[in-house]
Amino acid sequence: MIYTITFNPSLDYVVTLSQLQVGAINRNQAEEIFPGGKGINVSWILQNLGVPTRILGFKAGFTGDEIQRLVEDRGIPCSLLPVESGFSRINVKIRAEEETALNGKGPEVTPAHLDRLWQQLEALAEGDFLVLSGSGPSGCAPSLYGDIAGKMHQRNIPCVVDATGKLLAGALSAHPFLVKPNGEELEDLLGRKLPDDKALIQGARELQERGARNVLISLGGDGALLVDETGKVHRHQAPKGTMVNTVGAGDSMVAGFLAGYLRNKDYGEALHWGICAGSATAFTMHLAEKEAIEQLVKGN
Ligand SMILES: Nc1ncnc2c1ncn2[C@@H]1O[C@H](COP(=O)(O)OP(=O)(O)O)[C@@H](O)[C@H]1O
Ligand SMILES: O=P(O)(O)OC[C@H]1O[C@](O)(COP(=O)(O)O)[C@@H](O)[C@@H]1O
Repeated sequence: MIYTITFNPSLDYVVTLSQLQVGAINRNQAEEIFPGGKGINVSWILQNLGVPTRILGFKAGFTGDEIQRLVEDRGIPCSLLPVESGFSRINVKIRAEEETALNGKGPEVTPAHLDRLWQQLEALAEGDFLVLSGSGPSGCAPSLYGDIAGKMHQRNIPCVVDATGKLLAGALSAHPFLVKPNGEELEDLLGRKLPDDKALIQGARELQERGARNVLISLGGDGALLVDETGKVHRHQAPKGTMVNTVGAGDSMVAGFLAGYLRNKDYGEALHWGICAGSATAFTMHLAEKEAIEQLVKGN
């Protein structure tokens, strides 16, 4: 079973307009609402691919209830814990000439709430994976992901960490099975520009020196680069297609990577599935369906 934790789920309000004018009233051409948050997106794709998954995390208010309803309608097992005050975020994703996002802060999660999550994590067993992705709850300790990944490492449960800044930095020493920064996030973490593959590979190796096992760097339309735990470098280009909406492409890549890895425990195959899942999502309005991912995997 692949468990995902979404500390800060969202309703993604995706609006389309030909041009965004800041400081003016803009009229949308189309609008849709999807459940979001990185872990939820990962579980959504895993469910599409037939890989057993369960959503963990926190929800609050009417938006939290709606997030839960939408994922349960989709048949995804969901154990979001209720937070009594505030409401889960509504993240606005604007598709105009460029993509713009307004991501909310989300409700505060107290130590008592976290205790309940720790209790849930007792249920995980060897053979399971845990995915920690997205922003932490308002005011969370930078060690949050590292604390969880560390405990899981002791229990032999591989963790995936898809986060930024201190949350990611604090998790590296817990030996996560996989970290997936995009190129820009890796540059932010290392505090320098990484202009080409050579520099990206060097950056990935530095994360491995700090403890990460596999480092997957996603590069948008330019594909992705993986330095696996044996030190081998895999570099794949993304398939060509018409980009529709990249929200959730990185999450789809994480899900595809895990689904591909579980087939034969082969990192090249995992990367291929990851890229195809990411691109299939980039070529669709919401998250990709199984058939679209499989078409790209077969090279169509
Ligand atoms: N414009 C695009 N064309 C084709 N594939 C894309 C495009 N944008 C993203 N992808 C796919 O999704 C993956 C993850 O995208 P990326 O934008 O790097 O992640 P994130 O959303 O985490 O920033 C890429 O490695 C690629 O496979
Ligand atoms: O927790 P964060 O970092 O604010 O990100 C949340 C957002 O990320 C998403 O999971 C999509 O992520 P990406 O666009 O980065 O792939 C949205 O569903 C959600 O609105």
